[in-house]
Order: sequence, then C-alpha cells, then structure tokens
Amino acid sequence: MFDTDNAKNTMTQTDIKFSAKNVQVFYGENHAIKDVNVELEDKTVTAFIGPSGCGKSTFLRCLNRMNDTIDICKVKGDILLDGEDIYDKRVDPVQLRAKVGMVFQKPNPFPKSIYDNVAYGPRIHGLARSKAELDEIVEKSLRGAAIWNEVKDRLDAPGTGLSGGQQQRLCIARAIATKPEVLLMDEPCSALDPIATAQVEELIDDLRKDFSVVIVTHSMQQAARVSQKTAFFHLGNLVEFGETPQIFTNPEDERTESYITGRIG
Ligand SMILES: Nc1ncnc2c1ncn2[C@@H]1O[C@H](COP(=O)(O)OP(=O)(O)OP(=O)(O)O)[C@@H](O)[C@H]1O
Repeated sequence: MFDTDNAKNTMTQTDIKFSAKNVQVFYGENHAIKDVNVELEDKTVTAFIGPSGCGKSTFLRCLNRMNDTIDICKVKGDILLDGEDIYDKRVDPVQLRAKVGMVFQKPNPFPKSIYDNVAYGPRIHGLARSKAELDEIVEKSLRGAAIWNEVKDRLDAPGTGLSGGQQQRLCIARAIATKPEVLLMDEPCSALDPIATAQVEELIDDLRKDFSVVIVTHSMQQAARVSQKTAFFHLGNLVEFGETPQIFTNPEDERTESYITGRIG
C-alpha cells in the first residue's frame, strides 16, 4: 500500500512541466538569452540565479509570455508547457497567464479591497458560479498564501493598506486564486524585511505541494533555502542547471563557482 503511494508520489514529483528548447531572446540587437535548453519539473521550486543583467527575468518572462508586452522583444525556439507549445498562435496569452501566474518584485495590489484583489482573476475567468463559490475561492487562496488569519475580519479594507509583507502575500493569494499550475516569482522578497521574507519563503515551500514554482533571486542563501533545482545564468547563457545542493557545494562550471564564491556578480 505504502510502496504504491510512494511510487505515485515519486512519479508526480518528477513530471516535466516546462521544456525549453533552443530558446533565444532579443531586445532589438541585444541578444539577451542565448540558446537555452532546460526542463523544469512539476512540484519543484527552481531558482534562477546569476549576476545582474544575465537574463534571469527575461527567461522567466518567456514562461508566461510576459515578454509579448515588450515591443522590441523577440523570442525564438520552443517552450512547451505539459508538451504544448505556449507560443502557438492558438494559445491565448491571458488564459496562459491564468495557468502560469506571476508575482513581481514589488508588491502590486490593485487599488481595491482585499476581497476584490483575490476575486478579480476568478471573476474574469468565470471560475465561480455563485457568490458562495467566490467566497470559498477567496478564503482558500488567502489561506493558501498564509494571510487569512490576518485579514479575515477586514476583507473590505483596501489591499494597499496592508504592510509590505502582507501585500506580497495578498499578491500571492491573487496569483493562486486562478488555480495556476505554475507560479513565477521575480525577486518576490526584495522589498521585504527579514521577517516577511521568512514568511514568504515558508509559503513557497508549502506552495510546492500544489504548484511548480520558479523564483528569480539575487540571494544565494534564499536559493539554497527554498529551491530543489537551481539554474545559473551568465551573459544570457544557462551555464549550469542541477540539484541545488550540488550547484552550491560542487558546481561543475568555473563561472558558477566564481559566482557562488562571490568572485563575479
Ligand atoms: N524591457 C527591456 N527592454 C530592453 N532590454 C531589456 C529589457 N529588459 C531586459 N533587457 C536587457 O536584457 C538583458 C537581460 O536583462 P534581465 O533583466 O533579464 O536580467 P536579470 O538577470 O534579470 O537582471 P537583474 O538581476 O539585474 O534583474 C540586459 O541586457 C537588459 O538590459
């Protein structure tokens, strides 16, 4: 009985969620991502690390087509989500972004109530058939983002009135309310104090039970704490990708070693 369950768990955990093949990104003449090939696993936290300007955010934004919003940006190659090409003409980027949610560096709640911040996505995607169902999604998302107890008595208060750390958890609740399969996080803790950072890191570990999480971080300590896989980028190249403990203790490439020991960056 237990063996079968374990076998199932192991299989689920190693499913490939994203598969990137020969991905190149250009901003006009600037070749920002150079021939990246990588497979990102489901129910896994993957950290993107590397010096400033190496392309971490650019590659992250390829995964939910946020780069589509930048006119001069051109993406080449293939990115498959569960085997389907996300750049196929038939894919609606709005639907894709409901599946592949994003949390940004600076908490950016809408100028609406706490409730409406979370209810916004489910409303536009028609995920609730009644007010009761919507209430349930809002509560579940706020619980999932570990902020329910702090806001349950003031759901009508403005989201912008919360502390920075609470706002970021509200944004995470908003992102998970559309039941995404993947959560992209671009330096989600850079505007937070150490206590709020610890809360968000704990949350990331919880989220991995339900989602794939990809996080861009400048903090190697954070990458080591929260991720199982790490990708090291340098000058637009994906230099090394592997198990986080291996990348931090026994990197194969000299450039990775220089970065983690503080010699470049
Ligand atoms: N919107 C944009 N328009 C033009 N060029 C851009 C844009 N965004 C990024 N770039 C360029 O693409 C390259 C990679 O930038 P990117 O922001 O992806 O790197 P990063 O590793 O995330 O950097 P950081 O750690 O500083 O956030 C850089 O040369 C940058 O100048």
